[in-house]
Amino acid sequence: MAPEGSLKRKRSSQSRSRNARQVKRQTEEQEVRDLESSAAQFVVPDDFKHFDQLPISSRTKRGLRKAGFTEMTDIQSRTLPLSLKCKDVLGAARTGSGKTLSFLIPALEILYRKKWGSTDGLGALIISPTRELAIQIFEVLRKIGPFHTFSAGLVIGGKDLKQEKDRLARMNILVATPGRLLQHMDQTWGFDCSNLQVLILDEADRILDMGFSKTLNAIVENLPKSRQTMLFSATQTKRVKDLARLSLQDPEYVAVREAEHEGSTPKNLEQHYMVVGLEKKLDVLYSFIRTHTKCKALVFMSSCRQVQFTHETFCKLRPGISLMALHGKQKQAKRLQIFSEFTRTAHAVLFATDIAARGLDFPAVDWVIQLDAPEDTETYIHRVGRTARYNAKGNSLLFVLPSEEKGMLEGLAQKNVPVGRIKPRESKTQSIQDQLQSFAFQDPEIKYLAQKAFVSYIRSIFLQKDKATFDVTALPLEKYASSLGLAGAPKVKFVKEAAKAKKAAAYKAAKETAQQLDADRDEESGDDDAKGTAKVRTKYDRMFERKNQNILSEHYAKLIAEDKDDDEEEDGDDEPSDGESASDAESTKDKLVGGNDSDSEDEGSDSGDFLTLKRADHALDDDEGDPGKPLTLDQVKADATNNISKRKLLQGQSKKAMALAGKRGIGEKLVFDEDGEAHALYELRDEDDFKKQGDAKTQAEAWEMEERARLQEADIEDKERAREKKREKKRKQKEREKQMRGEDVGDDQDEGEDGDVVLAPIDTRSDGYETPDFDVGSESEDEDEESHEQDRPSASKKPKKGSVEEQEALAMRLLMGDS
Ligand SMILES: Nc1ncnc2c1ncn2[C@@H]1O[C@H](COP(=O)(O)OP(=O)(O)OP(=O)(O)O)[C@@H](O)[C@H]1O
Repeated sequence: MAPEGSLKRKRSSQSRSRNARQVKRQTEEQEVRDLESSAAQFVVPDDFKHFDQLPISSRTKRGLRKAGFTEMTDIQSRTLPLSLKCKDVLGAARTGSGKTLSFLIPALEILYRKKWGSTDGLGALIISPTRELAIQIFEVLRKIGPFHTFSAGLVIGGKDLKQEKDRLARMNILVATPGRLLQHMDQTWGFDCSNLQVLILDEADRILDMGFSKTLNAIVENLPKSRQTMLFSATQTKRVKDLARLSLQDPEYVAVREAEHEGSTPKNLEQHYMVVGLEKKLDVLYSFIRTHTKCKALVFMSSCRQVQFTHETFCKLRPGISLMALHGKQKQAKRLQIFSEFTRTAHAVLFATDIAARGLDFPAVDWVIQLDAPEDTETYIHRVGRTARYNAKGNSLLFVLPSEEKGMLEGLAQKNVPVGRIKPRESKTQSIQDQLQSFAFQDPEIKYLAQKAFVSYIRSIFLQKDKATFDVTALPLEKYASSLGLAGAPKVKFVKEAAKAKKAAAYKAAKETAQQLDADRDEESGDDDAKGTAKVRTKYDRMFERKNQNILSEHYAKLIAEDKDDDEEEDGDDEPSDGESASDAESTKDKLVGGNDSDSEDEGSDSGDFLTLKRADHALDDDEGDPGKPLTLDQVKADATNNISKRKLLQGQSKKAMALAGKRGIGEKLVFDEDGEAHALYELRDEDDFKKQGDAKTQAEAWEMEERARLQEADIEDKERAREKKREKKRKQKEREKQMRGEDVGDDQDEGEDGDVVLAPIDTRSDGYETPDFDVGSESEDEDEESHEQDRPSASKKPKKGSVEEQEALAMRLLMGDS
């Protein structure tokens, strides 16, 4: 039993701590009351720059201090006073400017002021486009919120769903990616969002870009309407504004860069670009890495396969710095491992897709290199934003192809992005093409990756929206394939399609211009009929133009010749005014064309030499309209001389050939009787004749006996031949061995059974590889072939002299006209 004194002391200490807790609670309640009014009436002071000046709880202030945050960034000082007043906010500020704290502080504060407890359910929801970004936000939340009592969780794809389900119902704050969040909303019993107070959408434009807009709509539908919403992004697109209109209520817009009249990229960032041919990109990148082994660099590429290929091959080349790869084809655990490794490492190069372009906060990145140009300026801004974060310095280097230079620079200039050109030093550029070729040759995996990298890069260019900047038809495919170590460019279907589409677009544009000119001219001349025709051309008009093209070509030639003559005359005129010559030319044309009855001809000639010249190509498909009639050889020849298509020519030729072949009976197997009469092979024999030769069963047995005897005979012959081959092989082997021992084989040859055999010298340089084209069957293959032959029925053998088969073969040769 405890002595009375100690019991008293214990009781008094318990009551002291109870009192202390009560005082604390009362103080906090008072703080909450004060905060509510102070936040609502908060007026931004003149020297407003410290977190301490904010109307926020002492718990949050302690957390911020502990994490090392004292002064606010611009976006923080401009949005926090608003969001703490419970206003909806649409915040835009350049990358690395501290947007994360701009939404985490109010999330904590709003719940604190509402005295949110463990039984109140989900109070704040933060949606991020990628898992990595979600993890990063969660880490910042952990840093600044340790003095709060809220429970917080991370809901991202790739983690254990069941584990998440169990904990979900207890969470007050969630950081989530859209897909997994909706999955829980649909499937997890007890996951209730009806009490939600704050919704935050970070990198809103990226969420939309990644095709999450439907998911996002579905999520928002599950949330209560009376809530505070904050939307943050480094770039403001129209779609973000649309989203803001739908999900924010009477929002405050805060765009830091617009107020400062700056670009969207960090102040401390030095931005460069280089014009590099596609086939040189890897060489230049490798040389860059070799000369920057004491820095931390992030290299962006357009596809997972390129990242894989470059990582694999560069690792083999050992450039003297640690290399890493981050892309969407990796498992979640691997992605996280790479993410934290690159965060920790001081010197490394990370090859990545745009998965790492937004929001990720790798510390102290010195260089951001964009090996493949970004799809638009927004992506450029996000990518370069991975360096020069907060107050740090950084550099960026953009590789552009000659065909991309103009479009890229224009886009950057529009967004006030200052970027200066630099040139790669030729003397320092090391070619790695030979090494890559040898990797691909030695390792089929590398070759496969190279092929995939090739195709995925081409596809990425093909899929770009900005077709003026990214022209897939302008890419040097063969050279690019060689630069990846491939022997030839893999076939890519859509390049052809793109080329066709480009041609068709050019044709259409030119045609429209021609029609417009035509219509304008008709309008000037007041020709109503012609006007109508220029606008509405029926299928029949077009058909008429086509069908008469060849007939009229002579006439067109004359027209053009006369036009030309006229032009020359005008040119030759001493002092013609421009107006005069033009009208003269037109009137001449009108007069000439007027001679034809057809309006379409009028259009054909008037729409200019362009259409006439192009006809040769574009008539092809149309002419398919009459496929039934084979062309005669004369027609084919005549058409060919009239600049007809190769395909049509071949079509005609093959039809002609078929007709000729039909006449000669090719394809029909014939047999000849004793009188030399030809019969179809499967001519039905007369039933009576058949019966005369005995009943069906006896005839079948006789036939079987005959066939068996033939097979046995053939079998003996085959076996003899195989033995002979074996003997021959052994003998050659012996001779080779002797030759290897340096003995004189000449004598042997003379002395041998087959004195006339000449041995081929053994090629010691051979690497055992033969290209398929020259893959001549080896002896053993012959032998194999031979031994298989033995198993086959004798019908597959060369017909014996005097047999029916030989006669058939002879007859066929005669029919074909072969000697
Ligand atoms: N007030 C501050 N004081 C000191 N450092 C800060 C402050 N605010 C943010 N930072 C630091 O600046 C870096 C960038 O912050 P943050 O990731 O929030 O930027 P961001 O605007 O969200 O960037 P992005 O648009 O790329 O996502 C982080 O390392 C963060 O710790």
